[in-house]
Amino acid sequence: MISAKNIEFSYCSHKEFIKNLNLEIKPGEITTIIGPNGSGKSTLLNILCGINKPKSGELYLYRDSYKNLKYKDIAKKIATVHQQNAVPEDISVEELIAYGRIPHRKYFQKTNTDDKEIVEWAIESTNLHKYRNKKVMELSGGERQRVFISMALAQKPEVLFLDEPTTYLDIFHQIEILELVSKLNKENNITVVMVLHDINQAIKYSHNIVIMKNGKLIKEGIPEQIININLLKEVYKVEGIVNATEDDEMYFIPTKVC
Ligand SMILES: Nc1ncnc2c1ncn2[C@@H]1O[C@H](COP(=O)(O)OP(=O)(O)OP(=O)(O)O)[C@@H](O)[C@H]1O
Repeated sequence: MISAKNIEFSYCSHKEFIKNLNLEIKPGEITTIIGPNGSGKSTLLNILCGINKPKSGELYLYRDSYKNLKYKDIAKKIATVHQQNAVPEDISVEELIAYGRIPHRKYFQKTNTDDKEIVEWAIESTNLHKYRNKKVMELSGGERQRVFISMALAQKPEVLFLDEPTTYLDIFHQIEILELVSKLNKENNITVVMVLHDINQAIKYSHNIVIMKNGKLIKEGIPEQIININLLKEVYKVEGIVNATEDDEMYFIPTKVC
């Protein structure tokens, strides 16, 4: 669905940060990018969603090269929720979610019935009814994160990009967001690409994991097949235990740095 071929990317002209990166995002799957701080997770996410422009290589959305797609065409298929999202001070939850419809509207076109129905669907899917008239600025971090996901859903995207959607949230709200992501993937067949720090959450909620280190894609594949002690030691410099629950769910307990 999204293919990255021989991607090179740098923030400054004299030094490549990402070199020769190849990756295939499969439709209908949840792909999670993990890796240490500064390894290039957000950089890669922003390349894949079209924000960071590669210096060379090709990116395709299905068969279309990103180079041939207008910003609006990409925004009809791809929605992104960033780590930090700016919000106008007085905007209500419902008004912000309705912004998600903008890529689907023609210049000066007013909101139509379809737009209204989709905004209702986005509100319902994220369980935000009781907050719809509240100001976004007055919500807690977890509620606000759901509003941003809801706005992204109002874009009716095929692919949802989420950069560290659980950061700053307590464990209840982290799991709440990840279960919402999982539900959207299962029930609405939305392909998800996200960045997470928690290895166990990445294992549990992903079909596919991409591991970054120093701007390199170190390993990619099904969590249970690629995650092991040696790999985690090499990538994070942390020792620990990898085990499985009675239901055969893999988990990692870190023990010490090495
Ligand atoms: N806009 C930018 N301009 C210049 N350098 C940047 C920019 N954004 C990121 N970098 C650098 O690129 C490298 C990778 O950053 P990136 O944010 O992709 O890492 P990350 O793995 O997402 O990190 P973290 O886990 O800390 O969020 C870092 O060295 C960072 O300083």
